[in-house]
Amino acid sequence: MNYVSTRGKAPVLGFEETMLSGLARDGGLYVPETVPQMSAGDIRALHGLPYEEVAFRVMRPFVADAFDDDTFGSLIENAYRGFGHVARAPLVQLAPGHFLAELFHGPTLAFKDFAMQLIGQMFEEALKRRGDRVTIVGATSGDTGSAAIEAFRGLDAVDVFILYPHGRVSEVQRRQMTTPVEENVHAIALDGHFDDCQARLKDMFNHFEFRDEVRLAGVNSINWGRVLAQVVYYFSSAVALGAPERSVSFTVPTGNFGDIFAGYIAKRMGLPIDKLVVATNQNDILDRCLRSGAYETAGVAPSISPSMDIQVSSNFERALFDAYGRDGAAVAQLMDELKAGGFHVSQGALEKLREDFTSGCASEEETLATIARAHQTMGELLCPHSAVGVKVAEEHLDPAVPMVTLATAHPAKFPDAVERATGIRPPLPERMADLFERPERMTRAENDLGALETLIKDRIPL
Ligand SMILES: Cc1ncc(COP(=O)(O)O)c(C=O)c1O
Ligand SMILES: N[C@@H](CCOP(=O)(O)O)C(=O)O
Repeated sequence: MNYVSTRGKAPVLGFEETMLSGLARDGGLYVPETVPQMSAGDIRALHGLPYEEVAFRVMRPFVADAFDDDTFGSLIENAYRGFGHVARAPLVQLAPGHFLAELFHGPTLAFKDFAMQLIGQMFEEALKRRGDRVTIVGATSGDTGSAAIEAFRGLDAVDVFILYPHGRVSEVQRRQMTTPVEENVHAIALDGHFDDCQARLKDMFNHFEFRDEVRLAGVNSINWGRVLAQVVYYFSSAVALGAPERSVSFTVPTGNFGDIFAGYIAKRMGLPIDKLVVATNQNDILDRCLRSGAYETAGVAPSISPSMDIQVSSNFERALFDAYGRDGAAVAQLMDELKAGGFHVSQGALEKLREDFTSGCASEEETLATIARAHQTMGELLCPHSAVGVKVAEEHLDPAVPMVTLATAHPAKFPDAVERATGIRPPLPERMADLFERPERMTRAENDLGALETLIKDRIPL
């Protein structure tokens, strides 16, 4: 399968190169040239299969040029072995017609593990085959970083540097990043917010001399492999609720637009998805854009759902690429305008976006009230991100179509907000019960590209 850049000027690549190279060399994001189709029969045949088998069937066409079937099957088995629930992404019912997909049973308690555990396996296999090593740099608002560190810690062929916004992640998230003892793990506390971390990461990719010297690789949802692995739980959830005979809607707590874009890909592959609802917190740029067409950055306001405190939503570029009829030059123009503060989506492109996406947002008060109500009336302890999703989903329920809200993190990752709403401080699972006793190790850094590049070069074998 070939992958093309959303800005139309980078080389067309196969899966392995796309995965290992991260950002396209024209600054764009890779997407598949064509989206493989699953027929109603293919989807029906997923009924009752283990998650790993569903994952194999859904992802295989995207990766077939990189991994043979036996290898890919074992990478998937290894990836999900450490999950704490046999169903991997279990569904629980919240109310008639409203379900929660619990995506937090992986090793770092957030949905990121679904993709990161698999990417870790795929990187290791590809690098072993090539006799190569890479420097992974990731930007995180809290969950991608911990998931990446967990997936790559201790690997010989990889150094992993994670830029997180100093003081803007939960204590559990921070400790998950700063307590691993492996020498190849480097947690960097940046003076700034997540958008700064992501901007410096993209700057590094666009600085070719540095990029090539350190063999830079990315594991944010910049990386197509991340989005791909997240497509699978849309299939497993929808099939469990009656697809392909029945359509299903999804509400997705959204920040960088990677998770909901995976739902869009599932729909393009043939999964009968009715609505894809973008749920934002008070940093509601995506909700405002889908309503008005204006994508205008305002300052990031720290919230109780910090992983979604994002204004420059990386994967929205992938949705715009399709909405603009795959016109890379038009996307490049919008991204230039974004650097100056924002852009307006054309009427035609906005209508295209609205064919697939709708949206809503939740204030801080509404998020807390939803956590409290879900606990009292539904018996479910929600993390604040999932609560944003549930609140917005409730505004989009349709008696004829089941709604699945993605529960993207475990409540124990955000104990302060959960305790504020319910009086209950959710405990960490046994295997990480000593997280608060482990010594921390991190480097403070200024929001400065040159300084960050020097720091990275000083720490890796060149
Ligand atoms: C817990 C949690 N929920 C939701 C999101 C938003 O997901 P996305 O960035 O893919 O839109 C994130 C961050 O990515 C997250 O960490
Ligand atoms: N919320 C994310 C932000 C980065 O998103 P990604 O999906 O592009 O890696 C986080 O937890 O870091």
